[in-house]
Amino acid sequence: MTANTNFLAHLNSSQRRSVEHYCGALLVVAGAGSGKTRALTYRIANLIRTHHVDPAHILAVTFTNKAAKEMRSRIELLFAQQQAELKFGKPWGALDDYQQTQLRSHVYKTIIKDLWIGTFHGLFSKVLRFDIEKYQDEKGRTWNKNFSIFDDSDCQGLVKQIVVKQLDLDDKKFEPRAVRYAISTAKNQGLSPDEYSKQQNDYRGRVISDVYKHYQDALCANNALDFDDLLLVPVQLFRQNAQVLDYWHRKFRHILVDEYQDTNRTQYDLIQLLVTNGVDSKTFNNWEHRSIFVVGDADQSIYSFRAADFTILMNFQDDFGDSMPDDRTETMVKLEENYRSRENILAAANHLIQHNTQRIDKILKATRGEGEPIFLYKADNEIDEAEFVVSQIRKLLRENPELNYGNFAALYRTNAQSRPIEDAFVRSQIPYTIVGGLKFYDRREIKDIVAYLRAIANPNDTVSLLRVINTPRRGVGQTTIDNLQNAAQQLGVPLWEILNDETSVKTVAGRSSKGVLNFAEIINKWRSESETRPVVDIVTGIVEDTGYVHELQTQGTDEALERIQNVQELVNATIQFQEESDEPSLEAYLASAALSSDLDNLQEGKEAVSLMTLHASKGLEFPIVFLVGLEAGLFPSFRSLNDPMAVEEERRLCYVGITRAQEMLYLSHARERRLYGSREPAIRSQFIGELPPELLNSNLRTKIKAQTPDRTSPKDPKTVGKTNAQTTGWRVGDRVIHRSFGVGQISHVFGTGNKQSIAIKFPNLGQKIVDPKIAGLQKID
Ligand SMILES: Nc1ncnc2c1ncn2[C@@H]1O[C@H](COP(=O)(O)OP(=O)(O)OP(=O)(O)O)[C@@H](O)[C@H]1O
Ligand SMILES: [Mg+2]
Repeated sequence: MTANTNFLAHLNSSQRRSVEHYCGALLVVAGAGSGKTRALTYRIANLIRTHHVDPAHILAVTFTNKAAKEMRSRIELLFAQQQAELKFGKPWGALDDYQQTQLRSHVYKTIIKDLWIGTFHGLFSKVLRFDIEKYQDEKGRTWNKNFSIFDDSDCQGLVKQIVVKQLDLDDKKFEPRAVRYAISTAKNQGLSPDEYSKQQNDYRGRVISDVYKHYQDALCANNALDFDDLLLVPVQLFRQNAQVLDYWHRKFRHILVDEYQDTNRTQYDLIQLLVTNGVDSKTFNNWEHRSIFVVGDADQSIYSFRAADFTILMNFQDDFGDSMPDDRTETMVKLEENYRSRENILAAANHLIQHNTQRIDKILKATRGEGEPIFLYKADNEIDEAEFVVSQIRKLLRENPELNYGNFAALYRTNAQSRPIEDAFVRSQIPYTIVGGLKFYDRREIKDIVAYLRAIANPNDTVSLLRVINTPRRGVGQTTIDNLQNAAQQLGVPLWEILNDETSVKTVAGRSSKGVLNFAEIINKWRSESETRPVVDIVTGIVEDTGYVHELQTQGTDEALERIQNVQELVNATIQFQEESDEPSLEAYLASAALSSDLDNLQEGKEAVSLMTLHASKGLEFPIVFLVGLEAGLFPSFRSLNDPMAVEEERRLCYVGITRAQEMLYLSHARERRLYGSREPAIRSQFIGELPPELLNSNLRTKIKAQTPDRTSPKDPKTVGKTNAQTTGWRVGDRVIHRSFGVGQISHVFGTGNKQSIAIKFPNLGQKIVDPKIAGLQKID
């Protein structure tokens, strides 16, 4: 049993306890970098090896697809290492490449491919592929298992079409994004269109409820679901159908959830239903060969805007604890050592988070020595800040040959902040990758080809058919399309039924029928080919048959060339999918494309600096981290400034950012920044003032750019940057932040007391008179 001992030797005693725990409910709470994710990963391996749990009985939820992939690969390696001794009588390191690959592929086939590891959306869309046909919505409508997943922009397009075409309304008044948001909120509150409509008593509300009705009708008619449905439909299905729930309850005997602090109600419901088979958690007591294991850190809860609720984590023991058998009373393990960050970095993080009132204090001790101080840089503007990042990366690479670009990350509060950094990187030829934004699959050409694939998999997906019926152009004009749609509507059949019937097409489309028939022929051809051919063949076939790339080639512009490269990259993506997927069907590819989330663009194997928002950085770690844009109104964000609870969430976000760093951390802020097109003076974030000054080194500027004198005036770091919520005693010359207009300077004070109003000069908006009581005005010390 030497292998067993080695295996657990990678863990401290608390981690080991949580890994060895078998049945029942267990919560692991601990600060950043304390090895929660590691414990969860090892626990999966231990369930299989020590308790002989069938991998097919395990469900593990991660926050991103990338994290899921890493977890799978880690478990694969653990087992392959163990088998090295058994099969070859040698340690893993002594095997050649071929033997290692052979072992890994054996482990993959016998263990890994049966594990269900993924995000909530990924896992439950897979559940729906099995069982959606047993689901009925409140109107008794059904879906079949080839359903399409509509992403955000598909849904917005649908809403726009309903607003403009079906309801003949102004989409400026009923902005599709806002209407879609309202619908999503209603859905997540469990309100059907009818129930929502009953709650509306003004015109806008009634219109939105009307759009909601049409929206649901359209989803159903397209045999499609939106992202919200991927979680809501399984909850409803489990509640509707005891047999279905019982099946999944029996299948998933061991459930593990990472980043539990960012779970929302619906996700909680899914977990709760699966664990207890629909019984109340407090009375559920059938824990034999069954467990629920969650890990999290309430200080890292940063997704409240997506309805994440860290009280779910706080309530875990209360939920499941009472029902535990007497001999298994331990329901919580705390981890108190941090294995990631140097002591200085950890001390800064611990200090910062103590400014939050809504938290439970916990211990987090460094294990890796003091390290460098945290560097603080005051930049002239965002360009200077980006150049600073570049110059530091170059300097560190020069001085430390063991480092490469992949060891660096720059984190920011908003996506837009990446642009100046990207510019600087491009100028300096620093390779970088952006982790964030549905980038690749959001590009027009990719969406077009994917629409073809979706139409091939599911011809009832009218949205996809309409996207490409005339792309590339084949002489099918809007009038023809309208006529075809009208015909389908009047007959009450999906558009595809009309397109697929030569006579109907000839009658309705007249002179354009040639183009329409050609389109239908391509869809039909690849629909039958798709039964036997891999996805990559379908993609190249479509590109060929439609002349898609040919049309781009004739355009000959740089933009067209870029699009061609993107299409080529899609071919690469399908090849990769083919190689990596255990179920390489067209439907599975489409699901993975739809789900490839913003957080999954980190390129592996290539040395590049990672750029990402703080939200996207959760769970990751990098030797050197730049946290840029630490300015009031940017971070903490402007919207949070008047709401102490929102500032606490921003502070948690800052805690997440700081704790990504292993060796070195750089903080920066600019004196001035171009935001939304205009230059604004900037004040440094209150978060900098909340860090112990003795941990900070702000002498960098003189070292790096000795020619530019630092114009900062020395102030007490504890008070600098703190906003003052007091609203009395306004004086001419005071600098203030206004809720909507940003930073300005008081130029005049009218009246006194309650009747006081104030004139403020804003750099780009000119002078405005405001009532300080309703302007959410804050003075900046
Ligand atoms: N017992 C241990 N001994 C040595 N290194 C460890 C141990 N446990 C974890 N680590 C390492 O510490 C780092 C942080 O671990 P991990 O990512 O699991 O922490 P976490 O608690 O999940 O962090 P976060 O809260 O940021 O998600 C990783 O590099 C991991 O390999
Ligand atoms: Mg983690």
